[in-house]
Amino acid sequence: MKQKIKIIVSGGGTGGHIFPAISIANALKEKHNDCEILFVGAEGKMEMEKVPSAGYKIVGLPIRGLQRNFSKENLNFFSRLFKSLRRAKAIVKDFQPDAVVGVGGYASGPLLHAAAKMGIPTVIQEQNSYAGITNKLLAKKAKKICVAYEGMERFFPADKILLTGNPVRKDLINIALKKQEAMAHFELDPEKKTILVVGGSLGARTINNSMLGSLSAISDSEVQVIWQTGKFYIEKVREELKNWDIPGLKVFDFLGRMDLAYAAADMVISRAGAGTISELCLVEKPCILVPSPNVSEDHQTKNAMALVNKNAAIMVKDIDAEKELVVEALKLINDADKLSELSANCKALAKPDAADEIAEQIIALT
Ligand SMILES: CC(=O)N[C@H]1[C@@H](OP(=O)(O)OP(=O)(O)OC[C@H]2O[C@@H](n3ccc(=O)[nH]c3=O)[C@H](O)[C@@H]2O)O[C@H](CO)[C@@H](O)[C@@H]1O
Repeated sequence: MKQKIKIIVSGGGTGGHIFPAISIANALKEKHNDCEILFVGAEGKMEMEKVPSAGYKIVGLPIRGLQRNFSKENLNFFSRLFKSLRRAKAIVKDFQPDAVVGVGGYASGPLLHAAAKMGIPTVIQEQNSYAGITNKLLAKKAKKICVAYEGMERFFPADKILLTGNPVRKDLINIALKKQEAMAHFELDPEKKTILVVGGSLGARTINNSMLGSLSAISDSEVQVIWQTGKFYIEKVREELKNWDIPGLKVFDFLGRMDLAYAAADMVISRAGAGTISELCLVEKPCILVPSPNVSEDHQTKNAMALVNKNAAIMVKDIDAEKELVVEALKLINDADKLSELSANCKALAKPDAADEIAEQIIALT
């Protein structure tokens, strides 16, 4: 192991890629006194704001994804890709990293491709139970592939795979101790039951519509709700709520303190993003998962099924959510036996040391 090491962490696009990346960077810093880290993200994406606020330097590539439907943006896709490949090569040459980590999202592709071509060891962290095409291509040259689900040899060479779990933020450990602080933070009544509703880092239209369609049931119940709408939907939700007076319903576009949101909750309604699922297991919260149908290869259903098959979560399909979601949630929150059964089963799937294990693998390559 060298005395001073330099690592590039690349990827982003959504919280599901950014937060694991930050956890890996924090673990690298903890494990190696003299570790310089540079993030590489996609211009205009969430990482360009979240990474600096976590205290790390980031540079952006002009890369964008291909839109599934015909879109004018697709015309620029290849020119942006070539520019990004050139810039990735220049960044690697300039920074001279000892290893490069890709967490998925647009910037990982060009960066890992450039690094591998220059003989620098690369590591992939795949959060989902179903690998996308970019990671499958990058896997050929990667030294290690850190995964969160069993059975990933369907996508990657078996000898490179390590089942580490997804990196989760350290502040989610021991959240039971934060219950009182959480109730005060969200101005909630500690005597009442609380449901946390999250739609992934960007919010989820179906979950929001299901909530809006069930306001009278929520209002009639004794239940309190912390509801994260996502920034695209917050205005519409606030507008609709003007006609209602539900004091126990707290609405946010984004939750900066997920530790407190989980600590406050007796159960969670959520999309089935891989990072959220790993967190739910760690914080042992019973949940109803509504997988997004708008993601590649329907991977959120596969993420959700990994829990459902172990009786560690309930799933409501996106198409059924407006009719069934809140009904199911209000049933579950009053079923103490089912809540503790789900909680125990998801706890068994938690992998709290993922970030440390991944950091050790990266350091070992330097
Ligand atoms: C629409 C989409 O492409 N979703 C993908 C994206 O999900 P998405 O970005 O929603 O990611 P995840 O569910 O994996 O993680 C969300 C992260 O954001 C945090 N959070 C969320 C809401 C909030 O208000 N505050 C907050 O801090 C959560 O605590 C979690 O750490 O990446 C995941 C991981 O590759 C994939 O499995 C998802 O399919």
